[in-house]
Amino acid sequence: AEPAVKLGFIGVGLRGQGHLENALRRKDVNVVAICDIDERMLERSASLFKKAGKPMAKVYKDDVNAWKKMLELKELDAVIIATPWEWHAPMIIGCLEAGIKYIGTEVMLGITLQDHWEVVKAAEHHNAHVMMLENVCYRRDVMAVLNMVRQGMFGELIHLQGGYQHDLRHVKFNNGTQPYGGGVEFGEKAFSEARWRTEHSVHRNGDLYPTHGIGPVAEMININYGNRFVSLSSFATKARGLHDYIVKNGGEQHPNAKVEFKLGDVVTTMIKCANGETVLLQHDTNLPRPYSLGFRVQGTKGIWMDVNHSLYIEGVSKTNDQWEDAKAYIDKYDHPLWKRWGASTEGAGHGGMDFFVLHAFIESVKRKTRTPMDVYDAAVWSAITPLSEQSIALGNETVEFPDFTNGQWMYRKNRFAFGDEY
Ligand SMILES: NC(=O)c1ccc[n+]([C@@H]2O[C@H](COP(=O)([O-])OP(=O)(O)OC[C@H]3O[C@@H](n4cnc5c(N)ncnc54)[C@H](O)[C@@H]3O)[C@@H](O)[C@H]2O)c1
Repeated sequence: AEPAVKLGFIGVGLRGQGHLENALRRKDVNVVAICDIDERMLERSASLFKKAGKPMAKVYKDDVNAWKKMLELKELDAVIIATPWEWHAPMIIGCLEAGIKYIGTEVMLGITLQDHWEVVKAAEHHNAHVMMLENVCYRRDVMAVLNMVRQGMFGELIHLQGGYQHDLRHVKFNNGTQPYGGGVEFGEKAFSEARWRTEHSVHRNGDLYPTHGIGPVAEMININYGNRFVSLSSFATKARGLHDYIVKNGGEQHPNAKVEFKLGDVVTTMIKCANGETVLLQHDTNLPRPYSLGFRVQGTKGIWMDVNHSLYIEGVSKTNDQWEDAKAYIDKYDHPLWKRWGASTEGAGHGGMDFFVLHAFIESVKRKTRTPMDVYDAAVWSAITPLSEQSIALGNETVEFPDFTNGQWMYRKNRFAFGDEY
């Protein structure tokens, strides 16, 4: 049998534990080291090792730099990073400098444009692979639509939409003991994401979380593979939702009722692509609303939207001018990856897509090959955040996208989800 991949984790909060649980299920992975600075998260992680019947990993926890000690371990084949956004770039670069050849990072490669450039340059310099663990690219309906796109069902693609439309008020605030709601604290008095993510809503105004929306869309129009994002402009509404939530749940007198949030409740971004498509992205996390990533894929022959689970394809849909339930198509064009591995996704988070994103990472490590999504994909998807902040700060000015591939986008070939292996 092939030797198991020796994996380390930096950050085993709620998301890291999700990946940890999936990694512990795999026979081809040994989790040898974990690092976190929150005892509660480390305890929860230890119980996952017990539950899986796997030997406990070595723990690094002394301070915010304990991960550097972990990287001194000579045996690590790969590292997964699931820490707050602001830590990703320094941790990725630290891993690269320590000689780690495969780094899987949770979403958002960095904060500033400079972060993104530095990570790209470091990955090139060390000839190593940085994959952003963008799981929505593996959503079953999204992959079926990708399959349809590649078979030309929608004709030539013209316009796409996506976004992050998710009421996060109970994620941005809690009572310090549970992850979701129960209080209006954030920062040091809070637990999990409310400890850090909310600060970004205080200080920043832009599309703070573009990758779940843009990743799947970028694969469909081959961004970095014969196509690229050329320019962007963003618009933000006023900010009311978070303040409203604090007053409603904590009262006017609660100290957090004085906090001024900079993040507009709905941020809308338009992107223009080199091959002539437009992409509309929305970030909408502060208001009451049901979850929806709001995908729309539209071409010269037809259109799919996820919010009404419907499509229309000229000459194929039976009734002119009328939406047709997409279900039969989603089933018929089920992606080969889902056909082969669907049963293995049992118990993996987010409807099974978390299985695939880890699977793709681990299989690439085992084969010592490129990851299906690479550092250029991670950089250009994440760079939407600083670019949208810039555009909004400049009064919605159109700003240019940097070309992280340095012209190679014209020649590179998409490697995402061809075939049924990983
Ligand atoms: N792809 C998805 O579906 C998805 C879902 C949830 C979260 N995420 C992403 O995962 C990442 C983590 O989010 P989360 O929900 O797990 O947040 P979390 O707050 O639950 O976990 C973050 C963990 O990082 C630890 N940490 C902070 N600084 C550290 C340091 N210097 N060294 C070691 N550990 C440190 C914290 O103690 C905490 O346990 C974020 O990038 C988030 O956007 C992605």
